[in-house]
Amino acid sequence: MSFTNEVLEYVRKFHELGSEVKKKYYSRDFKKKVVYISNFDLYKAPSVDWRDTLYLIMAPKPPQPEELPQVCKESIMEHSNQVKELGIKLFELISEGLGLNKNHLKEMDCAEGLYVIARHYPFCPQQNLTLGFSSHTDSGFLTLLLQDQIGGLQVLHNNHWVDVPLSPGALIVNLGDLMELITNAKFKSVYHRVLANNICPRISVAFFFRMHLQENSNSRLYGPIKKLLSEENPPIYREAIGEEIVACRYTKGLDGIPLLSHFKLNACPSNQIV
Ligand SMILES: O=C(O)CCC(=O)C(=O)O
Ligand SMILES: [Fe+2]
Repeated sequence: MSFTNEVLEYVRKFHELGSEVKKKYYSRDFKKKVVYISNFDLYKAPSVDWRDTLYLIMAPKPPQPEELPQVCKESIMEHSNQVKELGIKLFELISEGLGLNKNHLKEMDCAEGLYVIARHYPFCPQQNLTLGFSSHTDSGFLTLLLQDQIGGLQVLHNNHWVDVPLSPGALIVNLGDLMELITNAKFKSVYHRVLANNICPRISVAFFFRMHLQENSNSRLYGPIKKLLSEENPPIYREAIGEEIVACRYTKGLDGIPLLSHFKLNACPSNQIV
């Protein structure tokens, strides 16, 4: 079986387990390395998105094998290492694309943390009343996304929602808010959402790269990379510690206000997004 099918398969198997087995992982403590939850912003969102999520923090320090769900224990470590290698290659290429040294982004700890976020969008009887995942940008630097054959992922392009075509085995590359911040908006994070559907459950797996913030918290400052700035290209965003940027998403939820508007210089966080 291919890498992508294998990952989708054990994620599906996990979500199809009975709640008696899954409830052992229920938690709203995101410092844990293995967490099973519905919506991270359940108590803040105006309506509940129609999905369940298994979060695994696989780097820099993965969970002990006995902490991992039985269905993925055997292979998740190897798959995470493969994805990490691919992520590092992409960070090297992006660094070079920005005219920087190949290791620049890696040395900023952009690939230090790898979060595997395994989603299940159950059959939704009234799919016109909610979404699988409301409109949002990813808060990290880079996301590699794997989806099954059901569809429903859309990106916002020129103010229109456009379906992301299905391409079996493909990993979709998504740039996040931290990437936009450090590149001073040379690379933009993209709004995307997932429709709910009343035909069939859907599975996706997001491999999320960002600095790691647990235990000995990373208090490094992140702001536009100095080498990318000039008189014609002054900083758009202020510097902030990694923790402040990521915490902003968790404390505010998906409130329709662009996350980066909280870090804009000379601006107030007012631009509402669909
Ligand atoms: O399920 C999907 O296709 C998208 C998931 C997503 O946007 C995310 O995990 O941030
Ligand atoms: Fe996303």
